Amino acid sequence: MENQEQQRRRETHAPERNPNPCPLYRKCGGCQLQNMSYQRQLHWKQELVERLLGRFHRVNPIIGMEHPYHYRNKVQAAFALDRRKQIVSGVYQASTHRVVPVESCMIEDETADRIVGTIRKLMKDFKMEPYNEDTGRGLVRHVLVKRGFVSGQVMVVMVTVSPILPAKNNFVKALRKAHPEITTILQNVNNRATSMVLGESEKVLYGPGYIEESLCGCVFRISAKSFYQINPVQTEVLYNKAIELAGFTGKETVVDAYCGTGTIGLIAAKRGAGHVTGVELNQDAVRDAISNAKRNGIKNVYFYNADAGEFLSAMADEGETVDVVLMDPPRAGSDEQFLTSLAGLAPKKIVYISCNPETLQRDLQFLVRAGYHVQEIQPVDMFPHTNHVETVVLLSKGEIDSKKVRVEFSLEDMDMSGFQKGATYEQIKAYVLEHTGLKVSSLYISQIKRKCGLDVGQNYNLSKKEDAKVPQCPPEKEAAIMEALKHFQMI
Ligand SMILES: C[S@@+](CC[C@H](N)C(=O)[O-])C[C@H]1O[C@@H](n2cnc3c(N)ncnc32)[C@H](O)[C@@H]1O
Repeated sequence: MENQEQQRRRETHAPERNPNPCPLYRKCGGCQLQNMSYQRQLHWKQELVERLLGRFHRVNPIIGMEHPYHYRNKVQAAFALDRRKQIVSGVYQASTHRVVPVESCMIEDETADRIVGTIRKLMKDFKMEPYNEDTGRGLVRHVLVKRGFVSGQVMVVMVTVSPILPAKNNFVKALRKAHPEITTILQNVNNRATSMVLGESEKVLYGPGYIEESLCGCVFRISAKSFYQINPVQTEVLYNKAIELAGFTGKETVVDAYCGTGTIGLIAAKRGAGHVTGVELNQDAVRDAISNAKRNGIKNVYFYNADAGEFLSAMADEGETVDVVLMDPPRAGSDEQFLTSLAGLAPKKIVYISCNPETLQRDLQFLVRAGYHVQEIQPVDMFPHTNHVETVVLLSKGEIDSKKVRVEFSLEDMDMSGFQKGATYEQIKAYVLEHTGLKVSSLYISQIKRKCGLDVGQNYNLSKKEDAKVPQCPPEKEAAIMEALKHFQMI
């Protein structure tokens, strides 16, 4: 087998240029590395991860794709009228409202691209105009297509600015006739001035309103709004690696933080984790996660709709113990409350999956200072031709005991600029204790911060039973916390 040095040598001598780059590469801006050969791209990503994370541990050779094309299972098309008043569909040119017309894309699913092409023609037949953000005229903002690569199921979402879709039954009929592979069609209404594709309200026009897909031996429900990894082939590679790193023996209590539709947690629950608790902010994704658990007959798992930081903080306050934390935060990485509580909970292992090595570097620095050792770093190329790279990292607890970490762990010499402004939860607790003798929990602090309009995330809901109440901060503690917030000039 090729070792790291041999791979490095091969990639260093790999052809620099892609002989057949996408003709839209410069205009579209989606595939920043299209001008490089694929081997060269992998080398570029390896170097990036080594530069950012190499000081924590040796970085394993990146796992690339055998066929790095048409891997995107989700396609979002924007619509506009060109100079000849013809409907075009494609992507927005970076930082503009100009749509770059795309007939077929080298990384998008080909079936999805064909469906978008058909919709473009049907829009003309059904007199549906593309929405123009500058004039406020028109109807169709976007079309979103999701396809299950294994199941073959296809979802189409028509995103419109108004709830009225003319001749919708005939439109749905015509679309299904052209593409019998479509299993569900929805209309999503987005009438806000926003760069977000989907709006709040949603109507099912055909089928169940979701698709199902198989991954690592489990079946997952995917709804229009919930997050699902966009490269199913590499997702299997990534998750298999994450489960291998966690090294479950059948007894571990596990938290799957930022769990989305529950994918990693459910696979873990099926592959040797003793009990899994998933936590996720997006309500739709949690709903999907719960039905995914039922669909797969997995019983050793609970899902909660909550901010992951607040949830972990409350777990730490309640003295709960956790053996392994699997975490997969968004690009911004984790936040200070989450990491502080994670250090306090002191799981034996942390498996951190990240799509942004820069925020990963910041968060690893935090965890290393809290007494964790980085044991393995594995980059996986989930997004060929783009400058994004996914990385999975195993951290384990060193010799330092968790109580000591809680007392000695100082944030003062760290660059905290990536985290929230103002005092940390620990600083607020210490201030309140010193000035009033009262002990306050992170939960109470977050309640008062929210009352004062400070940023703490949303959707706090830690109850294990549906009707259980979240404890509310008593007035004397509220006054003490307010005093601390004033002292730290946060209000
Ligand atoms: C990179 S995705 C990972 C999802 C899931 N692990 C998967 O692979 O499908 C990040 C997820 O974190 C969720 N999220 C973002 N901020 C959060 C927060 N403060 N607390 C909990 N979940 C959050 C997002 O809704 C999204 O589902």
